[in-house]
Amino acid sequence: MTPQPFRIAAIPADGIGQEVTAAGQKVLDAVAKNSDGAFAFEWTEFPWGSDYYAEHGVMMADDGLDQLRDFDAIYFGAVGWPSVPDHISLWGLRLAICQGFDQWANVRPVHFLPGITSPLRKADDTKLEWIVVRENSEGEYAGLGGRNLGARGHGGEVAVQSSLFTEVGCERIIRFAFDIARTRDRRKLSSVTKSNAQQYGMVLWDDVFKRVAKDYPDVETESVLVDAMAAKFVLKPEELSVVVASNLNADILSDLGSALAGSLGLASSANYNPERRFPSMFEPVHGSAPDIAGQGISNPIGAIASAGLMLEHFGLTAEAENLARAIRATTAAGVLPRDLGGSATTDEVTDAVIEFLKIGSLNGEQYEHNRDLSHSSTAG
Ligand SMILES: NC(=O)C1=CN([C@@H]2O[C@H](COP(=O)(O)OP(=O)(O)OC[C@H]3O[C@@H](n4cnc5c(N)ncnc54)[C@H](O)[C@@H]3O)[C@@H](O)[C@H]2O)C=CC1
Ligand SMILES: CC(=O)C(=O)O
Ligand SMILES: [K+]
Ligand SMILES: [Mn+2]
Repeated sequence: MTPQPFRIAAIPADGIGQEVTAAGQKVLDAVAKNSDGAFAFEWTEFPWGSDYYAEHGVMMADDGLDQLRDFDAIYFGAVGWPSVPDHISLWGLRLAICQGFDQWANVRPVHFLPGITSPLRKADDTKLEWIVVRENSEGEYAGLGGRNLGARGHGGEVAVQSSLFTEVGCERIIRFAFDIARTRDRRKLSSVTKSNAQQYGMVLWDDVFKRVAKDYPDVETESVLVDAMAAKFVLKPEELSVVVASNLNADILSDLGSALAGSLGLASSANYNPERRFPSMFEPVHGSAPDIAGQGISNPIGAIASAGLMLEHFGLTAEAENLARAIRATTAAGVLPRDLGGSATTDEVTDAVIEFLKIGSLNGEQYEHNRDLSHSSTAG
């Protein structure tokens, strides 16, 4: 008897979101095919996004959350197009889902892949790998504030954009990050704030961090201000393991991290509702990239790696590891899209990952060996 398929809601949305989610779906379908019927994925695509807005005046159906509620996961592309103000599109879709489903933990790994030139010289010979954990439900993206549009006459307008920090919100994300730090070779958690300048919410965060740290004596800790952390990402990345930060700070740091790994197109992410009361959502870190959309050249690796995080979420750990190896093998073999200095199309990168999946039955050591061979034959 075939087991129940994993039911996935796909929301490609805008720009390259369409291209990279198509790539990720194709890869996951190949993963399922390789399982010889052990598991399957059932996809339901939702047409929401900026085109939908042009037609319906809303980014997603009014009962959109109800339509998504019973899926096992959501696979998201990117939202935003020049035809719709960015704050309307983001709040109407991504933030509506993240906040509506209390996906309060956004996990964004930074991996340095073989065969890719990082802007960091160190990346070639140092083991650099860390995880940015982003508070995803409040902070600077709480959506609190207002504008007194026109109230003061021409040129006198004011706007207030408030951040919201709650003890519960800080504590849950900090504990979540400590729990991840505990599973890693390097048991270290770096907390990031700007509590010298932002003396209320960020000081609350720092206080909670100090209190919670007492429950994790086996994890090394540090508190770093965000400006200094930006410098540390570049100068001392080898000192990082897990980095936990508020919504805005982690948003910025995770783009910096993926750029350091070589491109925004590489970075994966998972928006978790850790209690599993609602579906979690998997999406590349990048946006809809209107500058390259529709040309078939976008880098699908971030989206494919996000599909890998979804496999892990489904408990398909061996398959997730195999996919991670196939991605490494692809970049090591020099199949690189334009943003990484290569000339491979979105489809070519995707097909290479699928090819490398097939040899996933090789054990890890053989695989790394083959990878190194292909690396040395294409390097230089
Ligand atoms: N989670 C989401 O859905 C996000 C949506 N956005 C939205 O995306 C739109 C564009 O935003 P931007 O600030 O330009 O950020 P972006 O991430 O879309 O693009 C920044 C730069 O990186 C490049 N890039 C990004 N992903 C790439 C990929 N996979 N392959 C090759 N190159 C890639 C783009 O071509 C562009 O030059 C806006 O409407 C913004 O609101 C931005 C970030 C996240
Ligand atoms: C909106 C955005 O930039 C992000 O979620 O990363
Ligand atoms: K995205
Ligand atoms: Mn971002």
